[in-house]
Amino acid sequence: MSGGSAALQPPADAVKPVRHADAPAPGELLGAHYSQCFGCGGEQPHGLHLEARAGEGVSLTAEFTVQSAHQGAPGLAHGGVLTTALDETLGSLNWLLRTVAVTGRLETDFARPVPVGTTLYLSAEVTAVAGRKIYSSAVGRIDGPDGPVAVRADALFIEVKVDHFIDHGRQEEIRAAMNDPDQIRRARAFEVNP
Ligand SMILES: CCCCC/C=C\C/C=C\C/C=C\C/C=C\CCCC(=O)SCCNC(=O)CCNC(=O)[C@H](O)C(C)(C)COP(=O)(O)OP(=O)(O)OC[C@H]1O[C@@H](n2cnc3c(N)ncnc32)[C@H](O)[C@@H]1OP(=O)(O)O
Repeated sequence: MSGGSAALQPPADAVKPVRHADAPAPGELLGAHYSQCFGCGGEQPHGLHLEARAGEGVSLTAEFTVQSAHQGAPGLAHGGVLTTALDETLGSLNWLLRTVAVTGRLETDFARPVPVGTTLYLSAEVTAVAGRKIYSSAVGRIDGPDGPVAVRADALFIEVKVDHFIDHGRQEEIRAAMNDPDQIRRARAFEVNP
């Protein structure tokens, strides 16, 4: 991986991540955590529609195909969109820990341009946990899961309570989420299975 800045180096008391007993089995699709999510939701026409699949341990793979709505330069993926794909992939790892967490810091290296129509094959793992801090890394390849590296990222996620979303999200969407039995079930799964 790229190494990252000092803020992304786990402290001496960090421990190895522990896969939650109820984490989806290796090979299983994780599914969208929220239908309106720009990264993974099915109800965002120009979203990434990223699909993540559980791996062994606290790792996963994901795929995202660059659409014309994702361009920066003509015919090329926008760097911010590629970072979004990495953020979503890294964020999905927290499901394997059954921890609700948000991105605190995300550092991205762009190694190769990614043309529209390209499928980005991502793989990610949690490398360490220190209290509320979750350290993770991801890499995105083109031309197949073993192809050349186009992007890579190191990140620090911070564990939060579900209240983080309820307190800070716009009320309109929070009310809708509260009325959605699926969303509530997902939120509660975290609260009763810490
Ligand atoms: C019914 C409603 C349903 C609600 C939904 C239910 C479930 C949702 C489930 C899953 C959805 C979750 C995520 C979505 C998944 C994927 C999408 C990708 C993820 C994202 O896209 S997510 C959006 C972008 N993200 C943010 O919107 C965060 C904004 N931000 C904050 O909300 C605060 O900033 C916060 C909470 C991060 C920290 O605030 P805080 O007050 O809780 O904690 P504090 O500041 O004390 O930090 C504690 C320790 O982390 C260190 N630390 C903190 N930040 C750092 C940094 N940047 N660099 C280096 N170290 C950092 C400190 O240095 C300290 O370290 P130490 O303990 O050693 O002192």
